[in-house]
Amino acid sequence: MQAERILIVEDEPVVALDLRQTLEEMGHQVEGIHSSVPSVLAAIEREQPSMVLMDIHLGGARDGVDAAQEIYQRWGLPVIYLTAFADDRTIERAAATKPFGYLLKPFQNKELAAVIQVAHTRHQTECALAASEARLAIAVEAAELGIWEWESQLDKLQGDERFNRMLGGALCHFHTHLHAFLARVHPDDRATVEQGLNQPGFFSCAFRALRDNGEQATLEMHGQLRPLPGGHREVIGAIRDITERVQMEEQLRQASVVFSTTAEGIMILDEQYRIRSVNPALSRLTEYRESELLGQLPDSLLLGSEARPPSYAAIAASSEGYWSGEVCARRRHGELFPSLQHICAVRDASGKVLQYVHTLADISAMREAERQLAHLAYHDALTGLGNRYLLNDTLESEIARAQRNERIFAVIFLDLDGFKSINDTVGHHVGDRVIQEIARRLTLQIRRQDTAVRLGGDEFVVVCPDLHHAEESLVIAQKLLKAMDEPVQIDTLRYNISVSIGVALYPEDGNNLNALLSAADSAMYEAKRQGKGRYCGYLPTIAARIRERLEIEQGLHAALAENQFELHYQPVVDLKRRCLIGFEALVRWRHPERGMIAPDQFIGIAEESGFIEPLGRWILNTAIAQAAAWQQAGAKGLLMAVNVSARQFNDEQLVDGIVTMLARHGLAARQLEIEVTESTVQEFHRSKRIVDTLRERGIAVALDDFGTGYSSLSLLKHLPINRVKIDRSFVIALPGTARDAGLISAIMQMANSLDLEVTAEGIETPEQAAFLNAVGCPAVQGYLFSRPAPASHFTTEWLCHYRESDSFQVNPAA
Ligand SMILES: Nc1nc2c(ncn2[C@@H]2O[C@@H]3COP(=O)(O)O[C@H]4[C@@H](O)[C@H](n5cnc6c(=O)[nH]c(N)nc65)O[C@@H]4COP(=O)(O)O[C@H]3[C@H]2O)c(=O)[nH]1
Repeated sequence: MQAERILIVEDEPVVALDLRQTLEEMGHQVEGIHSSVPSVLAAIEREQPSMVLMDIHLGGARDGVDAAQEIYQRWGLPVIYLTAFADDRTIERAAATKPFGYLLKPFQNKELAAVIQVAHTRHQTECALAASEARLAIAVEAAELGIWEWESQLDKLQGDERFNRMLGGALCHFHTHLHAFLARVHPDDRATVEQGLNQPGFFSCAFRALRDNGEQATLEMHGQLRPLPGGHREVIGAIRDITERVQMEEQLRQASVVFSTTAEGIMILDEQYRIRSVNPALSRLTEYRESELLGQLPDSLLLGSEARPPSYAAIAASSEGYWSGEVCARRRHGELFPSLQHICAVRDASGKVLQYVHTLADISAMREAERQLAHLAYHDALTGLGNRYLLNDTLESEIARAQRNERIFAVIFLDLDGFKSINDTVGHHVGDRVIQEIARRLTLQIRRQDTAVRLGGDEFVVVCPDLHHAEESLVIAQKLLKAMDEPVQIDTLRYNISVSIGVALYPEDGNNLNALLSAADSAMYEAKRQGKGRYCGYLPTIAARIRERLEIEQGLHAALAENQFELHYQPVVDLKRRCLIGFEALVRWRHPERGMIAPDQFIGIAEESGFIEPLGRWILNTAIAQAAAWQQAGAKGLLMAVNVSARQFNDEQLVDGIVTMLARHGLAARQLEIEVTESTVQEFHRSKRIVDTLRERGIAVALDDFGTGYSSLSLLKHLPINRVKIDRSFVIALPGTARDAGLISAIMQMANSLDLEVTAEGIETPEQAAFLNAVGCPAVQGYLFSRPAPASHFTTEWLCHYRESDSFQVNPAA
């Protein structure tokens, strides 16, 4: 028998002591004897007995039943009544306190021992049950389970509060009949639920049910059927609301389908920016296998060197936490492609970045489609040339560019002659092929920077930017005309096609789009009017100028071969001594039809076309030969100044060529002076090397047109030249204002201090000569003394006279 620690509540001391003795003899321990309710309650708190033996009749306001009630409620201790009362009222009150025993006095010790034994066992059972219930309650609570039971005999379905809540009811226990409950179950799931409720043993199923508010819930039901006597059944079970879980599972399933089937590449990166997961599309797009991507940094593998997204860290630190934009991506073998990328930082509840989701869509097809659309919008479908829109855009941008760079450009309008008759006689399909062939020929003729468009029908326009001079436009027009000479072969037939071409120039013929087009159009009509198959410029004067230039360029070779060039010589005079000191050689072209052509009209063209090289050699040779002839005729020591242009000057052969000529004709190097202009010697280092070589060979170098350029002074600093020739524009004004005079004086002073020779050009009046003499200018040339004239003009007598005389005052050629 288990020894109890017992508290005795008895107001009869003798009875109490007797009881104590009995209990102790039974082996129990008596913790105390109390005779009032407050005293026993205090003792329980203090002594913590395992059992109380309670008399009902106690002194005081409250009796033993009251005390037992409180003891059971507060501590759950087993209370055994020992009483002499057995009336119904007392027993009823005592029973309400769920006593562990009720012994009527007087009782046998054996009865007492049995009651104590039973009370002990019951108390143990109750304690174990309470603990088990507590554990179950915690499990039910943690699993958020609702509890329900159904009993078949009464058809009573009953659930707890949570069960009720799952179906959307108020906070009360759920009582209903099975059919009412099943009515809420989704028809498709009803059979499953019914089968569970009827099958013996444990069952579990999920089903959809309607809540009170009309929403659909998904519930998971577990239960166990217990057979009851009489063929009845009872099912007890638990139920859980899995609506959210099912929805999340559904979302996850969807996300997983999206992840694995979307065309967009997706990679998940860890916080160290290493790839942790990729979808099949990413492998497809980048041509990397999944295994090659996992663990890598996307930067090095998947991105081009340009147009990169911000760093992952920067995106995570940004207020949005994500970034999207167009980025150049790279495939496995290095191919770059445009991609739309989206990068998003994924954070935990505390805001810490856990992962990055980086998506990548290949938009090359889209860009290609855009490009094709743009091409279609700006190109002619039949020929592949540009269309009117492209022409407008091109003209607008070329006008802006030409304005900025002060350049000229041409708009060339072409219209096929008699095309309509081809269309009418052999049909449009042939016409179309003719147009295509014309377009092909156009494309072959134009330069890379030119734009050819078809305006529609048989009209074409070519825009030629960056022309150096207007003449180039006619060269192009002529080329285009020539390209159409060859008949167009379509199947077995050949068609002779000619075009009429109109040329307009920016800015001369128009400074806006419409003006230029209409000028080119008018010029084309003029070409038609003049007989078709030809080109016309818009402004007759410009056209004439252009044509003249072309004629000059084309006539230069014949001119040299046919001895049409000649040199004229202008005397250079010592102003103080009034005697001849030399000549400047000036070239002329005696044209068989146009008469005498001044050098200004052909030297520039010869320079641009490269013809200056043979012409320049001829000039140098002729001038040196002439100087040598005069020397031999008796006019000793005359200086021969010869102009040399830029291309000539930069020719590596120049110096050696001159030296050879001097030797051939027997002229001393000191008698030759090479005249260069500022523009000729722009490349300081190269020019200095050439000037140095000339000087080493004893040949003098003069800087012509001094003072007209921007860098005259810096040229003097860098180049070891001998002489400056003051430009005519300074002399014209003399003696003029104090400012004009001051300028010449300053040049003289500067020349003196740099030990430079000076020649002033273009002296036409005695006043100019007097002024220059007064400021100490040593040498002059100009109409006052002599116009340039052929060598024959300067006879031996003339030379000898003026070489020595001090009377060079008249203008012999005037
Ligand atoms: N109004 C006026 N003009 C005067 C007077 N005195 C001389 N002139 C003109 O001024 C020009 C002087 O030549 P430049 O400054 O070297 O300027 C030359 C030179 O730059 C170039 N040039 C002439 N001959 C040659 C040549 O053989 N080779 C090269 N490369 N250029 C040449 O052509 C330019 C023009 O030559 P030209 O027409 O011969 O014109 C010559 C000459 O006829 C005057 O008192 N009044």
